[in-house]
Amino acid sequence: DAESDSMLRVNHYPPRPELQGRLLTGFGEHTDPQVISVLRSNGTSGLEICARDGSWAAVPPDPDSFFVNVADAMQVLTNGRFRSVRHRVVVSSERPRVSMIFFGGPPFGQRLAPLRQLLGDGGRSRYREFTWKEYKSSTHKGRLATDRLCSFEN
Ligand SMILES: O=C(O)CCC(=O)C(=O)O
Ligand SMILES: [Fe+2]
Repeated sequence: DAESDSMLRVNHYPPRPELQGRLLTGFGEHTDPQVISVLRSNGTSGLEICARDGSWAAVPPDPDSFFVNVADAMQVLTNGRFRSVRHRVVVSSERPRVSMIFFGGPPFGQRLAPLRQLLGDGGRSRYREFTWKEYKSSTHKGRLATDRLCSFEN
């Protein structure tokens, strides 16, 4: 759809041999704002996802697979049933990492709210209705790591 705010991003993390086991963040922790992210990378590790207990789990690198990530707007549409995954990238001391991510986003004027079918009987909507434009501008205000969805909760 020509109106959609989807995009493709290519990231390159050159190796840093001087690290010697120290942790260097290449992409700070965040959740992706859009609906869904589809990532493809080379065979270098680095991507980590945050588990419910706050620990970081490495995503095994696999150049033949796509890594599909639930993003913020999907969390809203499913009324929190699918959770937007917090993730980050740490830099390797030995090998370059290259990743390519497609972010599927709605048109700017699109109104977003939990889908009625997913509220269940008498279920309440966790999020108020807002436009994608409104949400996108909130991502430009706070820090990368901010949990932006809380300000859209009912
Ligand atoms: O480079 C990666 O593996 C992930 C980068 C990322 O999370 C992003 O571009 O939103
Ligand atoms: Fe991301």
